[in-house]
Amino acid sequence: MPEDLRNRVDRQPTVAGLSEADLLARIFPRLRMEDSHTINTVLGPGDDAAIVAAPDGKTVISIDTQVEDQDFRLLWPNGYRTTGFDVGWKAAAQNLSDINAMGARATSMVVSLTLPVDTPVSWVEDLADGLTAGIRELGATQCSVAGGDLGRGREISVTVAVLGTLDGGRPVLRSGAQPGDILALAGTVGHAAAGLALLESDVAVDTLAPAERVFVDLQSRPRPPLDAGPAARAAGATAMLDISDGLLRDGGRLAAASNAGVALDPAALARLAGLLAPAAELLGADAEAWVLGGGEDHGLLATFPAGVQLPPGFTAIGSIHALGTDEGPGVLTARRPGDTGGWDHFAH
Ligand SMILES: Nc1ncnc2c1ncn2[C@@H]1O[C@H](COP(=O)(O)OP(=O)(O)OP(=O)(O)O)[C@@H](O)[C@H]1O
Ligand SMILES: Cc1ncc(C[n+]2csc(CCOP(=O)(O)O)c2C)c(N)n1
Ligand SMILES: [Mg+2]
Repeated sequence: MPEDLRNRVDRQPTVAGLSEADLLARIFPRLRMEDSHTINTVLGPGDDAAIVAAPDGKTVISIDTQVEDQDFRLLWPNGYRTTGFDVGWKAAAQNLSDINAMGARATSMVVSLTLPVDTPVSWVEDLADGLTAGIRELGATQCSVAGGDLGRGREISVTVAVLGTLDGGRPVLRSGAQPGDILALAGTVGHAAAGLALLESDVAVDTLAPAERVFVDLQSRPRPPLDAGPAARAAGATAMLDISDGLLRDGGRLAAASNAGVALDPAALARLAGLLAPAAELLGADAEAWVLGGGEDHGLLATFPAGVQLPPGFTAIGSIHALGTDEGPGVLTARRPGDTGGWDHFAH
């Protein structure tokens, strides 16, 4: 990465020469949250380890990493510059989403930053702001950052681990879908993929209309529906996961874990694809391929017994069926465009 890309505006001060303590002193104040958010944090940043309450004696835990040029670009082909705020927000969102997908609520996070020496200090401060803004604005009302780690490396890498609680309830696993269940979606699908396609295009970001720009914003700062996970659990969801790698790929995971068939409703797919029309028309792209193959929106895919009233935010997009004699677990869709396999870090 050329130096002037990272240290982009007027040779801002970089992390080079700062001691770890100096940098932490810039970050800590930005991680502070209101009391309601720190209710589960017994001991926050500053010691060798943090201490977090496990209200019901069990801890839900997950971890996710973003790496420069794999998960974001500092400068995209369309001219958009990814801010520290974006990366911090996305780190919060993708981790909170995995807790949501279990039907749980987040209690705390730890964050590990690997930074090249030419990273501006302001970019790192911005990241801390994005992380806390994501937690707050996405509605993780009892979650705060309890600690982390700093290190130096060739490219930016941000890892967040998140802890959560089921409040004494049962988790919603991928494996519980039953024949006859309704398949339902909360949140969006394909919007982040449309945003990625716009970012990777040569259509200058400054020329995008608001109806197109929203997709770039959603790729940069996803908005997982955090109320929907616990609501699905309370409504009796039989299986659930978040869509991070694409509806076909993640739907296939639910099907495999449940040893069942998933059938997607063509009318629902057409409706979801219709929402992507502004970006699809601009790029001459296949909106349904984004719906089937696009990850990173972090919507929830859940199954409910037929007859259950779907909780707020969920709409039916298909159903679960028992496997036929020659049928393996998987996703049936009327149309399967060529490139909708979804995201795989190593196959791409
Ligand atoms: N390096 C690893 N060591 C042990 N377990 C892993 C490792 N990587 C992934 N897993 C486990 O494999 C499962 C699938 O991981 P994956 O990261 O694909 O989760 P996901 O929720 O499907 O996707 P996302 O990364 O978007 O959260 C998870 O249960 C995860 O804990
Ligand atoms: C530069 C760049 N290239 C490609 C992508 C797309 N992308 C990266 S990770 C992922 C799935 C979720 O990952 P994980 O399972 O690790 O959460 C997707 C769809 C991107 N965001 N930036
Ligand atoms: Mg997940």
